[in-house]
Amino acid sequence: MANEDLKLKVAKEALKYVKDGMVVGLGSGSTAALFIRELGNKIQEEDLTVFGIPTSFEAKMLAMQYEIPLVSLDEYDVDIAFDGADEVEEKTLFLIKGGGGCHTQEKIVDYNAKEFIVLVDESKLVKKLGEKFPIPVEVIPMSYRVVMKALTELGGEPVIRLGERKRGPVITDNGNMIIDVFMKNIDDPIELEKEINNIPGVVENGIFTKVDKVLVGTKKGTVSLNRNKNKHLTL
Ligand SMILES: O=C[C@H](O)[C@H](O)[C@H](O)COP(=O)(O)O
Repeated sequence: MANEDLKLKVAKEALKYVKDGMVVGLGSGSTAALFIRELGNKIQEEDLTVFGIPTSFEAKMLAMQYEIPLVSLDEYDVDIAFDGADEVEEKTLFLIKGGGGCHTQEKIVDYNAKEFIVLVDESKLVKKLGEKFPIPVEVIPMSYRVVMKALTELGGEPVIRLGERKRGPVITDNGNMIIDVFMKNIDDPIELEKEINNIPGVVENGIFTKVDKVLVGTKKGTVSLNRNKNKHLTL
C-alpha cells in the first residue's frame, strides 16, 4: 500500500476523536491536509458544530475550501489538535516537525491543545530523532549567522533552507528564515529543544516533546501509540 493510502486511512481514523462542539487544531503538511478535507466532509454530512484553528496559511486556505468555520487563539482554547510529523521516535513519541516550515505556529496550537494527536504513515518512525531528518529552526533574519554559529557549537550542521521556485532563503508564514540542522544521535530531545530555543534570534525549533498519541498507518492497519501507556494498540 502506498504511503498516500496509509495517510488517508490515518486521517479517517482520526475523525473518531472529533466530537460535536469541539475546537480543533488543524495541522499543516500533506497528511494534515487529508485530515482537514475529511473533517470538512464530516462536518457537512453530520451537520456538526466544530471550529478550526489553523497552524499555517496552507491549513487556513484548506479549512476555508472545505468550509470548516475558523476561530483564533485570541478567543478560544483548543480541545484537540491533529498534525503530521517528519520523524517520530518510536519509544518516546518525540517528533521532528517543520519540513514545510510551519512548526512555529504548529507548536503554539499543538502544545496548547488539551489533546495532541499526530498522524503519520509508518515511514516516519525512527529509533532515534535526527536519523533521517534535520531539525528545522525558524530564525529572525538578521540573526542567521550568529544562530548558525551557536547551532554548530551545539554539535549540529546548520544549512539555510533555500526556496525552490524563488532565489534565496525560504521565508516562513511569519516572515522569518529556516535553518535546517543536521544532528545525529540526539540523546536528550527535551534538553535540546530548550537549548536551541535559548539562542537569541531563534523563534522556535521543530523538536516536539509533548505528544499524547500517534496514529500510525501501517500495511496491517492503523496502530495507536500512546504516551505514558507504553501500549501499542492496533485499531
Ligand atoms: O511544516 C510542516 C509540518 O510540520 C508537517 O506536519 C510535517 O512536515 C509533515 O508533513 P507531511 O504530512 O506532508 O509529511
